[in-house]
Formats: sequence, structure tokens, C-alpha cells
Amino acid sequence: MLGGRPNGIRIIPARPRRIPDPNAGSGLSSLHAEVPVTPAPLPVPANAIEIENLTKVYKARNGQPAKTALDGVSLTIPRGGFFALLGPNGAGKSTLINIMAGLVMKTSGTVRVWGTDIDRDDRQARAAIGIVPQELNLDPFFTPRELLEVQAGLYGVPRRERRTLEILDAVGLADKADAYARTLSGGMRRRLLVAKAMVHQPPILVLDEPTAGVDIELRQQLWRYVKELNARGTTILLTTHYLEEAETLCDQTAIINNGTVAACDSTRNLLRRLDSKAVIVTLGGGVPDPLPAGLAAVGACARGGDQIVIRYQPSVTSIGTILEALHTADLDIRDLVTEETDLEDIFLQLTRKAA
Ligand SMILES: Nc1ncnc2c1ncn2[C@@H]1O[C@H](COP(=O)(O)OP(=O)(O)OP(=O)(O)O)[C@@H](O)[C@H]1O
Repeated sequence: MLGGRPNGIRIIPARPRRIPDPNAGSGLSSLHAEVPVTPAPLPVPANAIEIENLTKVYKARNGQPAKTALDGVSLTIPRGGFFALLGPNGAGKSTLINIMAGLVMKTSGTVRVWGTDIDRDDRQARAAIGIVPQELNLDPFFTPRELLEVQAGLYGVPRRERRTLEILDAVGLADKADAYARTLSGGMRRRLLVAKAMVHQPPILVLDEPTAGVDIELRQQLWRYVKELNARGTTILLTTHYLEEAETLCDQTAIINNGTVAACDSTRNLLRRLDSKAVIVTLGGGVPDPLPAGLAAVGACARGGDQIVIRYQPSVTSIGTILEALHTADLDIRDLVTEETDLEDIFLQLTRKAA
């Protein structure tokens, strides 16, 4: 596993020189063919990422009107957090990530990455982030070992500090170290991209839809590794369309829609927000019509078949009141289950409201 220095990285050689763009070949576009290298270890900031009033307007081009992709976005991602960035297609997630990575120029606002304002020192800010891009874009004629060595070289990691095999082992690719990338499966390429993003041991790892098209077993393997990185102090920012991934992995979630932040809270608080639960009761003798008055009073409805559903707001009605109404109705109850609100409900509610 990685023996990291997540809080005090020093990835830049003391002797200033110019190196090629470290994102070359990652599938991300590059604004800087060459970037100056600044020495000095990074201090440990209170927050991994601080974004204030960030706006991005893509200019009108080729007959297409100007597009406001981000409109006054403010977000704080705490150091060491596991943060989900959710949003429908076109919400502005990639734009946000690409601005942090120095690949898209913002229109206005402030972005601090690991304490460094990207306007002051974009090279230093970029050094603090490892990005796993959406596209499986790897040079097919390089082996994983070579790809990681080249990436380490681009970031100026001295040979004695490189952990090529250790990182490949951590993502389950040690036995593929010398195989051509073109012979790797989609899941293996995805994990290789994670390995590539980690060669300079950045304190922040950004994963842009990392499990799209990855089968369940490999997905779990990837998450085990990312969770371990997080446990060792790496801040994780994840964009995903799999809401259950955000729900189970992330301690904080921001929902972004139409370029604005629709919600940002601990995932637990977001789940509490809808204040809606349901009790589903399966009856032995069919559903009485009409329903007993006591059950109708707590909002019970026939659900078809032999079930009734009682939707309630936990902040207004206690589960005890519902159980009492069921008891009083004296029905032949065969089964009873409760349904919780999940992140998908919150997501749909917030994004539909905005629409
Ligand atoms: N280079 C560009 N020029 C003009 N408009 C752009 C450009 N890149 C993105 N956009 C527009 O900005 C908006 C936000 O796009 P962005 O790619 O950031 O969304 P996203 O949330 O990452 O979407 P997805 O989940 O589909 O990747 C969209 O309307 C998109 O069409």
C-alpha cells in the first residue's frame, strides 16, 4: 500500500526548472505546454478546497450562444473529507473540476486548492491534486510501469521516492506492470488512471465518474483502495451518477444543478431533509374498502394487491402513532416494512424543483 505523506507533500524538486504539462496524456486538455516549478513543501491548510463565488461563462462561439456553466458557486471541501459532487448532465461538474485542475479558465471568483489561490500559483495548486479523468485515455503502447514512471518524471518525483510497483500493487495491477496498456480491460485501465493520479502523492484525489462501466467486483476493489487512501488522510472529491455510491462512501455531498449549488451538507443531514418515510403493510385478508377511519387519518392508502402504504413525516407523526392506528384497526398483518428516503429522492426533488 501507499506509504503517503498526505498532509505535507513535497513533490517538486528544490532546483527550479520547467517541466512539461503533468496532465499530458491523461485525456484532459492542457492550457500550459510548460509550467514553471516552484520549490517548497506545501503547508497543511484547514480546508482542502475553498471555492468562493465561482462563475464560468463559456463565450459565444460558432453560432452557439454564451453559456453560464457556473453561476456564483461557493463550496468548502474539508481536509481529509470524502466529498461527493452530484448533478445531472450539464450541471457544471466537469467545468468545476477542470478549473481546479487549471484546465479551464474561470470567469470570476476565487479557488484555493490546498491553501493556494489558483490565481497566485496555479502550478502549486495543480501539484496538490491528482485527477482521474472520465475518459479511459491511455497510451496503448506503454506498460503500466512505464506510464507511472513517465508521470512521476513529469511531476519531478525523484527516482528514490517513486513507488511505482507499490502503487500498481495497491490498485491490483502489479501482475500487469509490464503488459501493454492496450491489453488491459476497461476496469484495469480505470484503476491504472487512479494509480497515475497518485504517483506524486497528492493530498487531494479527484475522481470524475470513476466507476462508469466498471463491473461490481472491480468497483468494490477500487473503492477499497480509495477508502484506504482517505483513511490515510487523502481528501477525496468524487463525481458520480451512482447515487448509492455517494450515499455509502461520502461524508459530505453537494448537489449542483444549472451551475449553482442546490444543496451542500453532510450526507446524513441531506438524507434527513426530505422528512419523509413510508410504512408498507401486507395484509392477510385483503385491503378493506373503505379503510378504517383511524388508518385513513394517518394517511394510509391502498397500494394494490394486499398492501397498504402509509407515508408520513417523522417530524410530525411518530412511528408509535402509526403502529397504534394499525393495532386499533385490528387487521390481519402478514408483513410490515419501512422505506427510507435515499439520496436519489433528495437529488430528484432538488433538481426537479430547480427545473
Ligand atoms: N467548452 C465549452 N464551450 C461551451 N459550453 C460548454 C463547454 N464545456 C461545457 N459547456 C457547457 O457548460 C455546461 C456545463 O457543462 P459540464 O461539462 O461542466 O457539465 P457536467 O455537470 O460535467 O456534465 P456531465 O455530467 O454530462 O459530464 C453545459 O451546458 C455544457 O454544454
